[in-house]
Amino acid sequence: MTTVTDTPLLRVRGVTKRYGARLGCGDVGFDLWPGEVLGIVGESGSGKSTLLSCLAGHLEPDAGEVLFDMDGGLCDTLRLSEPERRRMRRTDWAFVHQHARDGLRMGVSAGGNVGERLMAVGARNYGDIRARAADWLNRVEIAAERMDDRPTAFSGGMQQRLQIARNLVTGPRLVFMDEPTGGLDVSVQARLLDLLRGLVREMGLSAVIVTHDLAVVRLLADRLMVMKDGRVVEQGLTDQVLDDPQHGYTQLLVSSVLQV
Ligand SMILES: Nc1ncnc2c1ncn2[C@@H]1O[C@H](COP(=O)(O)OP(=O)(O)OP(=O)(O)O)[C@@H](O)[C@H]1O
Repeated sequence: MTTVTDTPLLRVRGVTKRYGARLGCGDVGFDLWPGEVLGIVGESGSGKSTLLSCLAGHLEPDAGEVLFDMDGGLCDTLRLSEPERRRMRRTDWAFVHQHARDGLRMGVSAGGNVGERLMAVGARNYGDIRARAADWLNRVEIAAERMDDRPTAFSGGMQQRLQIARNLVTGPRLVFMDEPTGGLDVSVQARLLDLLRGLVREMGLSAVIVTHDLAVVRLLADRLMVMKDGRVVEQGLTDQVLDDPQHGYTQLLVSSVLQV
């Protein structure tokens, strides 16, 4: 069954953040539709992380709106109270950090890292929580017998997969990802990307993914936004932008990748 909706999940308008005289990101706007993955690409310093932080409520923009579809209406997330924002981060939103240790509790077992998110949304039955945690570890290719190990005993790739399980176990409506495959070996990146692609398709995830790696957006993103010096220089369907880039900067970005 296809659900037709005329309300975007996320509507962003005029988001601007300055650091003193330096522009972090300027006048960024887009709509994200349910089940859609938006990739944000650009070289280092182009404003990707600043924008993602503004969208996810980690950083307060100087101007603009970040509206999220709640109970059928668009709600200005920048005006939420702190408890409302915390609740949203536990339920509707998820954030996958580039460094798994920023998104995991390193002193808590792998099963606990996943299970505590279920408890945060009201799960109480221990056996059920453990079973669902084991299922999610399995889905991210971590053997169930590692359930009681702490993330410190895991490789970088395993830690990242655990962070993904911790974030997705509660079925968030929107997932923010900051360079989810960054800082990992190339072969580990490929496996993680494959896994992410499977999960995105299977769960119909809505996501905003920041990356400097065009291979990541090629595989995961339906739509692409290209940033330079804090501004969006081009946006459109991923294949269209990558195969027929219109802006000179995007052409450079694409051709420099092709030369690798
Ligand atoms: N805390 C900060 N204080 C001052 N300037 C900052 C700060 N954070 C970012 N900037 C500046 O804002 C601009 C955008 O940086 P941002 O980190 O958002 O880019 P990015 O595309 O995410 O880069 P990277 O891929 O290297 O993380 C840059 O000019 C950067 O120097």
